[in-house]
Amino acid sequence: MSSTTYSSFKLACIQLKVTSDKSANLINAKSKILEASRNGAKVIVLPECFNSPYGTKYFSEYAENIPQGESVKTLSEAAKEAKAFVVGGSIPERDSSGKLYNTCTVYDTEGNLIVKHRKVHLFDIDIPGMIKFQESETLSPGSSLTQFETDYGKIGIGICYDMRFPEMAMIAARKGCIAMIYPGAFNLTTGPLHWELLQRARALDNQFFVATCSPARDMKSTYNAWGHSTVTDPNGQIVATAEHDEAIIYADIDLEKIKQTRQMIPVSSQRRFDLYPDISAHK
Ligand SMILES: NC(=O)CC(=O)C(=O)O
Repeated sequence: MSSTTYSSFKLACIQLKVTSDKSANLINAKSKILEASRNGAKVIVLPECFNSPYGTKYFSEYAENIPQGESVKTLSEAAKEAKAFVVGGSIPERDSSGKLYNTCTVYDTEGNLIVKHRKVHLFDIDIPGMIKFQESETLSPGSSLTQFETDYGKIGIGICYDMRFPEMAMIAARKGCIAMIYPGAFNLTTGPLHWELLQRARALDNQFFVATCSPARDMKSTYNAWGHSTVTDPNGQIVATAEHDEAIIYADIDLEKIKQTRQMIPVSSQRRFDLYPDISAHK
């Protein structure tokens, strides 16, 4: 970790086109990470389920052991070559007892796997006539919250449905995070309803940056991702966003903006923990 103090850095979200060919997904992910790095990105984010189609019937076939699997190897090489922090979206993970998880792995600039986050809140919803999805049919939930250190500040991780639970972001902010990153794959029902609203809410509530990274939309796949990878600033304003095709979006993460927003509207020092609990004290 560098001892230099930075006032800003460039973050990239890669809205990757995900296919059923795992090797092709890995090659594409690595090539896009290197492209983002050539364009100056220092923290590079991949989407949820970037090495596999998103669906309960695929998770077992595509699952890998972490850190032995080929996805970790590829992302570690990519982070080292790019000299950037890589937030490796997520992959289906199989642990030594055979349980499956939806897991994000994170790498430092030397390619070391520094942390992994297993999706804590599983995506189990049923909107009649629109979408039914039950991750819990095959996946187990993670059991811890995740933050990691970078040269620029601490960053919290959640995966997709985790974004609907404000407590996670609130805890990350109160533990000193400058941003929350959510690899995610909303769909054509919940995407237009909630995707942007949730990330702007998480950013505004906590006066920090929020980045989301979705797979590109593929109307031939069994799950149609919403796309619209987005970066939101501490004022709840969108500073970068994509449509639904494959794309890389870039945002300058200006750390002064966090300080300024919190100075102007100092909600974090105005809380009334005499009236409600401080949930960040919980873990
Ligand atoms: N895919 C998810 O985990 C979440 C999602 O699509 C939603 O909350 O809507």
